[in-house]
Amino acid sequence: MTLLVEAQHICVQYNDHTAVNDVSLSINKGEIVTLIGPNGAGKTTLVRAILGLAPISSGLLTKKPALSIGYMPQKLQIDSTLPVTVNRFLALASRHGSNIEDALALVGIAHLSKKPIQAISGGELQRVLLARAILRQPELLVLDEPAQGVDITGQTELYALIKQIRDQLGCGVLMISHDLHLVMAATDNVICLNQHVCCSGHPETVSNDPAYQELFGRTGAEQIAVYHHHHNHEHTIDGEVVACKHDHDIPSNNPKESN
Ligand SMILES: Nc1ncnc2c1ncn2[C@@H]1O[C@H](COP(=O)(O)OP(=O)(O)OP(=O)(O)O)[C@@H](O)[C@H]1O
Repeated sequence: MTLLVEAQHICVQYNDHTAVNDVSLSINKGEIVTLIGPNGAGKTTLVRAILGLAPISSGLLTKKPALSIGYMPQKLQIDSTLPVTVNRFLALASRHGSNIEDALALVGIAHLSKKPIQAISGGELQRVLLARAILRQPELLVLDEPAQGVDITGQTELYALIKQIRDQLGCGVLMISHDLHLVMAATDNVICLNQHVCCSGHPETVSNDPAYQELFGRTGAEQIAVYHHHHNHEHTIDGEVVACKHDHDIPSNNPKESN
């Protein structure tokens, strides 16, 4: 097991506000670690501290020497007046030798390479940003709410894709999500954060933890209970319905859905 990142009792202080309080975690090669927590819980701050972008006021952060990191930020402003294709957008972030075509194929949008970036959907943009984060084949992939602005079906597919990327690249993944019930099939370890670590562990364990239920209510846990259901069709990333090649379970957050 290769340790990529280890945080020991780290704190981040903004003036008189403690955004991250005494947090310890580790991320190993090939492991997906998900941070969940309410708005303002310090998730982005913790990720930024791990990336070296937010000041650590106390505690110890250790990283594997020369660790390569691919980062997908929460927000990215793209100038709507600047005509740039998906390919060109990725070329701006690419180093000599990185293969844009491979990255686009891996995230399932090879067909969009010549499309203007302003003309793609929200779900497609998230995949472009994911392609950008994996261009340099990082050892650690850091994703800040990768599924934001994507509908429920698209989110499920995106999390499955992240798992597939982990398998293919063998990288570690640290990601932020608001939806444990959607992300739980695609994560090894969940850390429930509210400035400090409220609870952590395997997703099923966290969903039953009183600290998690206090933060998110029982609804989340009840939705997890109906996480597996029969679904007789799939969707493309454009939302189009296609028949399943093989019947299988697709997660849903709608307890009433039964098809
Ligand atoms: N640069 C900064 N300067 C001062 N305070 C900050 C700064 N960045 C974040 N904060 C504060 O730290 C707290 C944690 O913010 P953070 O963005 O880490 O939370 P979050 O869990 O990622 O929230 P969300 O789910 O809304 O994205 C908030 O109260 C925020 O206002």
